[in-house]
Amino acid sequence: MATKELKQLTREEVAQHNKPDDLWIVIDSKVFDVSKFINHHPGGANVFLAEEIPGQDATEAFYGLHRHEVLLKPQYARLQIGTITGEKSQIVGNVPGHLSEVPYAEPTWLSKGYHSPYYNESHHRFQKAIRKFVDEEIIPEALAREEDGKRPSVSLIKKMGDNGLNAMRLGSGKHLKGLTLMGGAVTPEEFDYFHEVILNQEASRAGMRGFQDGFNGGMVIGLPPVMHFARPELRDRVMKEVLSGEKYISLAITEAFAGSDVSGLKTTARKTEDGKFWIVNGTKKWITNGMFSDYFTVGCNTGKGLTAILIERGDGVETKAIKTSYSPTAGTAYITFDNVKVPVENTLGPENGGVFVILSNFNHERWVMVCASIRGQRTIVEECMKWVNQRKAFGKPLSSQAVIRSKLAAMIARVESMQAWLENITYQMNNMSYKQQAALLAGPIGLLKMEATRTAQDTARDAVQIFGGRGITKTGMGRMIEHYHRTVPFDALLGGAEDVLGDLGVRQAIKNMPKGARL
Ligand code: HEM
Repeated sequence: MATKELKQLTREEVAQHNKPDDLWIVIDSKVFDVSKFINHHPGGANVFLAEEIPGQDATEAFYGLHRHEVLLKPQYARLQIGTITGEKSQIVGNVPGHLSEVPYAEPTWLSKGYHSPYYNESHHRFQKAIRKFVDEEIIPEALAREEDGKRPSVSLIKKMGDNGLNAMRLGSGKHLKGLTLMGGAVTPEEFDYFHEVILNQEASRAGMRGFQDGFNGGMVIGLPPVMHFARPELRDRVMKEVLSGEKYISLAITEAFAGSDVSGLKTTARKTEDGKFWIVNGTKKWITNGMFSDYFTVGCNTGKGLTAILIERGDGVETKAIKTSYSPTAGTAYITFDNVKVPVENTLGPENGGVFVILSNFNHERWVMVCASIRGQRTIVEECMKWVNQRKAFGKPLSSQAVIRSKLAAMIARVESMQAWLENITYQMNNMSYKQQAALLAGPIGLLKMEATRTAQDTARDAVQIFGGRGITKTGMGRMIEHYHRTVPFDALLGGAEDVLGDLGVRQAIKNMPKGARL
């Protein structure tokens, strides 16, 4: 279809079209003919007939009530018939790949004029490439899937596989060798934990929490035990299938019987008489991606302890959807294992030594969640900064109210302190062996996650107060705030509940108290 030619019009010309059946308005120097639209307008026809609207500039009225994205939708964009001669649009939406200029909408290292000791050229290169990919490929899909609840498209996961993105989500290491990462934006040798911070934070910018878990969240936690503990033949096959996007995996530990207490699991695995197979019986609950996973990394009670076993979907494995407060796109499942026969070669790590296999990945998993959670807070800060700037109340922008500014001050202080702590811990990870990380960082990461998710909830509450009724409305102006407020508790539960993690941090600190320490 040919693009419609836009007319050059003067404000005087627009003013002539001020009748219900011939009604033009100006929004940000663009002229819209809404004569036929007013009877279909979701906000009603009569708002267009108020004295100050027909034939006049409705920019302020429009942005007080709508998100900019409304005008980008094809069904509304086609209402534009022209532009005002000699004027330029002032309002810019998000340009794919670009940084936001709203203060505090980006971490300091990406803000104009600021510096950081942690990020080098390769981080900047990588960030640019990944932001473009996220804006163009991930965000449109995230919005659609969060809404329709379907699983993330296989084509997106494969595209991620082609760019090495699935592999990079497991961190640096041998699994990156030989891959071209984001078209060469970073080499496998350069890739470090700060690249991973970037990946995790950029990928969560869509702010769609169900989708965020849906698009291979299960892999991030379910594949590392296979990568580190499976026999080489099994490891190589499963890694190849999952990283390419051909197959899906999830981590199945939690049960209705036991959550943070992994030693209380009731799913059993018993060996057949010939010792060649495990027979697995039991249930698992809240398993992310479980609905569409081909593989499950399962924590089983094997009599003398816990054993991690890789189970393939097949006879005796059934998955049922659990309705949670976010979208079914996450594939959250209740799983039953009914006399499932699994070759003993699928054992991950030592028999009865599964606690170590499972715990060994917890630090990384929690740190990944912290990266995303902090970025989620930042998106909310940006939403609030824009809203208080464009919304007028009592004849003045909301930002002129001291009580609103005080909420923003708290929000900004929270997100900036969380990002600074995250970067400090990431720097430690970059300079520690895996063993040192396990010994020195489990406590600090637990405390960081506790605080990140606690501050996230404070920010969600403040944002709802700033947005008012819109903060509890699923569509329109406050859609991001409503979604955030509804889904923010996920971060505070998955990967270890807030209080359990805080306690872990303190217990580790107490354990390390010098014997002679006294007041
Ligand atoms: C080309 C111009 C316009 C388009 C395409 C448009 C479109 C929409 C849409 C899609 C909604 C549903 C809510 C949302 O998705 O944000 C909406 C709601 C609304 N619109 Fe418009 N609109 C336009 C102009 C205006 C103007 C000029 C006014 C006021 C003078 C107005 C007043 C409202 C009101 C009061 C609502 C309900 C808001 C709410 O429920 O919070 N609209 N409009």
